[in-house]
Amino acid sequence: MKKVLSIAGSDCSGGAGIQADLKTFSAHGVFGMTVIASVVAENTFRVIEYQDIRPDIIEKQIDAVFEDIPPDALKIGMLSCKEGMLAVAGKLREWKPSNVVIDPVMYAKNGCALMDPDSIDTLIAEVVPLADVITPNIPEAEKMAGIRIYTQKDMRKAARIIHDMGCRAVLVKGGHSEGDATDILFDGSEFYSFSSPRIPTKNTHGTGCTYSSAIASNLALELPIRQAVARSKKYVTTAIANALEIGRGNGPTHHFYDLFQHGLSDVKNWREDIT
Ligand SMILES: Nc1ncnc2c1ncn2[C@@H]1O[C@H](COP(=O)(O)OP(=O)(O)O)[C@@H](O)[C@H]1O
Ligand SMILES: Cc1ncc(COP(=O)(O)O)c(N)n1
Repeated sequence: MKKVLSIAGSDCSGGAGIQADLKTFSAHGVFGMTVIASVVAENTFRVIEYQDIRPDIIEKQIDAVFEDIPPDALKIGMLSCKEGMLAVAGKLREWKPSNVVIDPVMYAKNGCALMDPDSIDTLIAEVVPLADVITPNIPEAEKMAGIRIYTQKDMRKAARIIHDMGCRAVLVKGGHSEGDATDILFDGSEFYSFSSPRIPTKNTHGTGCTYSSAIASNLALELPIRQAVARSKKYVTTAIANALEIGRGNGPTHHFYDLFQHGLSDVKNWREDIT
């Protein structure tokens, strides 16, 4: 069985963070592991407070996983502060994992901050270069690239700027735009776009976590980046289309344990569909 690690924050309300990641891993039939970097007291409509885990405990969790069960892919989510970023970056340089997906989480869906704005330079210098794929949403891509994004042309421009920071590929997600939900992937030479009709729902808590975990799962399942993103886009769209009316705010995505019903069962076909 393929093994996938999430290094991220814990969402006690179960819709985002580590909890969404584990549900996504299970749905993809991979073995999920977690390094908790922060404990967030949050729900579907607010973030009350969070406590970051001590950097040396983050490092020891990473050692515990890697010395025993080296993952086939890993996903990094919420890292709220410089110290946590430096701990993770240092350990990844030491363990040299492959298939690293980074979701540079800055805000929760309700607008509450989950990253100290002063740590963006550390994110760019230390964390971004470790990514095989980095998956900023539009506000995150704007902050990282230092430009405003209004159009798909702007998304491509931001992807280029972020790619120059040293990662292998950039996926700028279009969830925060209008019209179709179109994401742009840039691998350093080509742009690819992944689109679905916008689903009229407020229940989008955990979409970014779900998407990046699906991409990590599909990379672990040996899909090339483009196919991994295509299959993950289908998964996240289905998860949003069936999102749950749970809680008072933005309800969570729904995870699918019967991928066959959603045309995702045969990973081999996706692997061979390299056009
Ligand atoms: N209402 C929606 N309908 C369909 N797809 C959506 C919708 N909202 C977000 N998405 C998709 O969900 C994925 C996560 O994107 P986004 O919401 O931008 O990320 P984040 O959770 O990091 O803010 C992307 O593929 C995006 O296009
Ligand atoms: C612990 C944690 N991590 C990440 C997010 C963002 O979630 P998303 O952007 O997927 O809605 C969150 N709300 N909580």
